[in-house]
Amino acid sequence: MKLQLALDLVNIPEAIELVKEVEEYIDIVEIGTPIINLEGLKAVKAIKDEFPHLEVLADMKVIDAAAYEVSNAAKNGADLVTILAQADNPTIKAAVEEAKKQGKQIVVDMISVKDVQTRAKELDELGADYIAVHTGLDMQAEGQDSFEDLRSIKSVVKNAKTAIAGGIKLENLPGVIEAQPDLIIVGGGIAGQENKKEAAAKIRQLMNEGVNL
Ligand SMILES: O=C([C@H](O)CO)[C@H](O)[C@H](O)COP(=O)(O)O
Repeated sequence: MKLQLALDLVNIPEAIELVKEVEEYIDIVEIGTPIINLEGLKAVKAIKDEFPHLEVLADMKVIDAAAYEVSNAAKNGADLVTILAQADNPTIKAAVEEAKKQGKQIVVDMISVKDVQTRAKELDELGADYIAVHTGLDMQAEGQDSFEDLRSIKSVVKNAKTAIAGGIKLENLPGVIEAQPDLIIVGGGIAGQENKKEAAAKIRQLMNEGVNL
């Protein structure tokens, strides 16, 4: 089970400082959509240059022109790129093909998908590397989460790895670990904590140990 740190509400220098604090506990650094919108793909490059031993995910949430977008992300050092589950199937296929060509991986983000089981089954057949259930920041504020969705997709996905994002922190981590996703994505649960290193260390420890707190 891998741990991905999602960096959203910071600029490049702040992102580098944050990753330095917690790098020993994480597997993947996500350059979140807000950073990419603010700084561009140079944020992905800056983190990959600084931390070549970590995987870097470009949270581009691609919806069209997938081969071009994935290829640009790869050129800038991304190991993984996100595409939205609502993208048309030819777009998903193009993303998967381009990623394969470049030796990279595609994470399909299920944010806002209503029938997660049906779409997850299709995405699995389309060759997604990861299928990620996700409650975005705005819907978290409405009290939603993706815990049930994770269980739901795990029962139909055969080839892809599964991931979960959205409001995961130490307090709700046991329930997530119990559902056994391949990847746990944590943003505010680390980046928003006063002691980021301690939060990351505790999350990692719990993941390594299993469920019982
Ligand atoms: O993808 C994300 C969101 O849509 C903003 O781009 C976040 O990275 C993801 O939700 C994880 O962050 P937290 O919910 O703060 O853990």
